[in-house]
Amino acid sequence: PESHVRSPLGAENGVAAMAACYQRFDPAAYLQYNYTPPRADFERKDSIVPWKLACLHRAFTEGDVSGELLVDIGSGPTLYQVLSGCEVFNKVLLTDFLEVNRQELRGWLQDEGGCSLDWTPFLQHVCKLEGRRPSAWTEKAAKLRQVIMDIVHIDVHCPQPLALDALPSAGADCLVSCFCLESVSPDLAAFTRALGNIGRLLRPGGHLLLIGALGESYYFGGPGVKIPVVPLNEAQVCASLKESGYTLIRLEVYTLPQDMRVGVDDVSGVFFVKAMKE
Ligand SMILES: Nc1ncnc2c1ncn2[C@@H]1O[C@@H](CSCCNC[C@@H]2Cc3ccc([N+](=O)[O-])cc3CN2)[C@@H](O)[C@H]1O
Repeated sequence: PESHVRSPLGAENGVAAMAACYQRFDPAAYLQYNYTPPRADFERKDSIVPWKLACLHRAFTEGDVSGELLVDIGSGPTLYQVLSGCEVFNKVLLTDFLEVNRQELRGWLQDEGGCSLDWTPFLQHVCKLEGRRPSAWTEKAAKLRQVIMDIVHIDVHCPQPLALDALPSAGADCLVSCFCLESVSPDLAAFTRALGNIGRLLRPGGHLLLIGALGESYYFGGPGVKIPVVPLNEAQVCASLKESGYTLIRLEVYTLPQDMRVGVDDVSGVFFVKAMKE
């Protein structure tokens, strides 16, 4: 019967269904779920956000990453992913699929109190990682506001995820993407295709810094907004990177302690990948 035949439209239907889910995404709730204690607790060595910030700080400062333009793929309503990169690149492009998230980021950029989360502790923590006094967070905030050149729409399922005029022809020198691809892809094939799509934004020899969830099958993007996620394991992540034209430099894995499992998703671990576009 037809039900066994995966029509070519199958992929589009999965992506369309995913886009429909995202219409109910609630940035303020999402920030509350994932970017407040215990998951963002700077006093705890085993909290998730300090681990992510340490991975990004090391990746941006160990000497092989450089250039002009850093693009953050699927920024969501968060800024932590570019707090180290803003010291290395003089142009940062933030991107997201939803206007509500782009609006949230603009609210921070315009510094008129229009954003749902206070990023000060995140800025202070990264200053500490950089050996600066925590009070230098105001300089880091100013630096970030200075280098962010735009906040634009992106769709990682499009072969051309950004508008043509969003990037110089040479492409980006570095991409960072956190918890996006696996949360917007209906299955592993779509995840791998999306990796290839964003890879076309990156110059050969450029770096990809990818953070994502392991073993996650759903998360709440707001009260009652259950969003499906393609559950990944390390081997699948490595195979997808290889298949979409990247050379793996480093993979690090964080396993969630019990008290980091707070009911907002069924994540079992987090991966950090540093890779290079062939
Ligand atoms: N087609 C598309 N192209 C690009 N972006 C798109 C598209 N569709 C939606 N988007 C955009 O991508 C989205 C990014 S937020 C996705 C949330 N990821 C899962 C969530 C996050 C999270 C955070 C922290 C921790 N932890 O352990 O600390 C665990 C987890 C696991 N749960 C959202 O901004 C949407 O607006």
